[in-house]
Amino acid sequence: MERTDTPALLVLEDGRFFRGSSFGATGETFGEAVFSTGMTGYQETLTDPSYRRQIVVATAPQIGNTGWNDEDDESRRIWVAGYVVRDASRVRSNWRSNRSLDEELRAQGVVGICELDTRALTRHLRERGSMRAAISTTELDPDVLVQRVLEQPRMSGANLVADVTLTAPVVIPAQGTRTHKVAAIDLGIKEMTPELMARRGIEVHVLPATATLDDITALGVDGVFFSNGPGDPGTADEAVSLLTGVLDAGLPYFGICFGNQIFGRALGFGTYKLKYGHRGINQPVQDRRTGKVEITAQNHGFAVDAPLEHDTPTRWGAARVSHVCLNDDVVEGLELTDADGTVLGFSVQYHPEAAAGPHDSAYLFDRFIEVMDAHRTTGENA
Ligand SMILES: NC(=O)CC[C@H](N)C(=O)O
Repeated sequence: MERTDTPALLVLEDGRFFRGSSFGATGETFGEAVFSTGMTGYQETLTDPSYRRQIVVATAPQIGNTGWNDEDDESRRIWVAGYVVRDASRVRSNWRSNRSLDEELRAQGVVGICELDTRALTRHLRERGSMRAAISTTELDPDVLVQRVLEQPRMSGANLVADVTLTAPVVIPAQGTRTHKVAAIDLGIKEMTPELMARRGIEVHVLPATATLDDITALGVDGVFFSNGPGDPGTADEAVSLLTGVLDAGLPYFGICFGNQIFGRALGFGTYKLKYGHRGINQPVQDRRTGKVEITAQNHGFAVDAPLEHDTPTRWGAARVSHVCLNDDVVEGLELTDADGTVLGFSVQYHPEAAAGPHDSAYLFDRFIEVMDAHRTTGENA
């Protein structure tokens, strides 16, 4: 990998700044500075649409070792607003690597910075919270750049779904015999999610966020899925009302991350912004039904505000917190059951599709199938 000697500057909205070297594209970029603790999986991280308008700081000290390949993208492009690494690996070494990370960042116009103290930067964000930031190779005066940062919109109040969602439906065929059909609402979906459903015999109809309840019911689906996605869940009113209609229609529901926050809102809970969020691939989560702990991949800056102590009545049945993060008791999953205890819908704040990340939570895709099957049986008996 060629490293330029072009200087670059990173400035945070509170005035703290770091000087380093240009990495990837040159230019100037703005976003919310957040840190991710994943030691692997930078290609999946950079192509995760949930990172729209965020400048991601890698806490792993060296990034780029495995280059960039043509298989691991989680969507059609890189979405991060900027990338911050301590040491950009000079060498790429992997049998699947097609080009270097630096080349890919430049080809996609993504501005980065390296050769700065990412440990100090991460500690600052951990103590003060995620905040607006800029990286520039053209404006190297921190006082000037911080003024531009202060003019940028905050992540709180940001509605970014329209930036990332598909414009037309896409069908992912079931692998092997088709056993189920699901509508997956694309709020910023990662490709591994429909892939893991398809492997289990589900035909997945990925629909734009503008899809209506009629679009969904016309497909004759067995269940509905809402994906991960960028921005503040407090702004996702359209998705909340669509999901309310889905639950009214009695369709089984499964949601991931943004899909958990939207489920929470449809159930009547609020959402709030975490100080610095959960981003990484080794976050411990407890399934409260079984007591089992999963090591999970996570990427969220907001969370659902729901009581851990008791169930909450809703018009469909009882809602409860099914999973919690063992680091800080943040809500990591929700479940809705009817009077007979049948699951009507469930969701998790973390990433069972695990791209990148551990595979502990893949069982949740099987649970979705069980919930759809139970619903079919009930439907037949009714
Ligand atoms: N990965 C996601 O779906 C993130 C959801 C939401 N944008 C958050 O930051 O919490």
